[in-house]
Amino acid sequence: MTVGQTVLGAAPPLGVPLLDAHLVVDRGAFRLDLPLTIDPGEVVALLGPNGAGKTTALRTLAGLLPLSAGHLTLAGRDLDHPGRRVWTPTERRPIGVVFQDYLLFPHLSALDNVAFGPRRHGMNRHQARHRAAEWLARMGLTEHVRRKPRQLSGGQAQRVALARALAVAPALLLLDEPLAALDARTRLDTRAQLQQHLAAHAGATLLVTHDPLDALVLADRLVIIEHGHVVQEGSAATITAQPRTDYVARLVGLNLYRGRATGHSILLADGFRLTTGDQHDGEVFVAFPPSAVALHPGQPDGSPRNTWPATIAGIQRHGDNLRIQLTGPIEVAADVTPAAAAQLRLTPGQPVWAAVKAAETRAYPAG
Ligand SMILES: Nc1ncnc2c1ncn2[C@@H]1O[C@H](COP(=O)(O)OP(=O)(O)OP(=O)(O)O)[C@@H](O)[C@H]1O
Repeated sequence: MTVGQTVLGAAPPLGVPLLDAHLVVDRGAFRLDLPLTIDPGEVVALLGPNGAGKTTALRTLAGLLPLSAGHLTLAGRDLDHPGRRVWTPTERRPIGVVFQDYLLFPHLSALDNVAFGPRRHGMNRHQARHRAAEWLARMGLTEHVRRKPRQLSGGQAQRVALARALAVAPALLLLDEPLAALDARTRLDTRAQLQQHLAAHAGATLLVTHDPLDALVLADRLVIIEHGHVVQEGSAATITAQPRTDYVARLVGLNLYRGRATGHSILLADGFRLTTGDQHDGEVFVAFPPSAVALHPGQPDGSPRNTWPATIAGIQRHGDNLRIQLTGPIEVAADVTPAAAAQLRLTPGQPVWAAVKAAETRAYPAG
């Protein structure tokens, strides 16, 4: 086997997902119930708030936690299937894992860290070290093969961990917050390199992350879970355009409301009315970015606008702008430039008027 070749075992026929799983785990009051399929070469990002069940899903796939029900089939092989009393231990699963803190062996060199996986999968020492050297070269780490983990930078250690996971030519690569331990600058470079390595990986990849940017840059498809269940799934473009829960709206940085549409007018649950550019009838979501919200000292006039009196509840830095949290008939986030904030003398507790043009809002069916 050469570098880049993947152990797909009995690869599934064309059109059949490489990973075909229904992960069901009961942990006290919490239940994970996650159908999950991933095609060969596909990168899926699993996102969700704290406690949503991401780590639980990852642990079932890695063989660190058994399923309570459901099944886990990889490359046509049942790895965990309680109904059939099938369970495959971690070391016999064709899976590579990059943990958040990498979990490199501190006493082993980079080369031996990477050779560890192939050795465990039955390669002799010489072959395994040869394979490890090839992977480290691919990662641009040839000069560092003899270094111990503590002699590596964060970005280098991350690449050693990735080389170790990929060196076993896994049918499924699991990445647990792979960039979280890096500083912002290193994260940018490492994310770009990771993207290339994932594009070259013929197996399936599951990326567990809190970071929407990692998901948008690295993944072909996003699966978002809350309370152990899928709340939204699809391409980054679909999800960023049409969030369906408050968590997803915050993730993609939009204000989101639910209401009943009659033509261009939407009546929200608390009696507030928004006018939108889109026409619908029935239950809808309506979304707009914080940058679409303008703040004024008094009631603004002018064409198709939604305006309402609001109170400043909080002010935070947000990139080059300030993000203003407003309370009032609806809770809303508004982005303003520091110059505009100074001109308006914005301070917490201050009353202002908020305005959003109908054309800058998007409405879509909630069904
Ligand atoms: N060992 C355990 N025993 C019982 N319940 C657990 C155990 N570990 C986690 N849980 C519960 O399972 C649920 C899901 O936890 P999990 O760690 O999978 O979430 P997560 O999405 O990874 O969260 P985070 O982003 O905070 O890591 C939580 O409600 C948690 O309290």
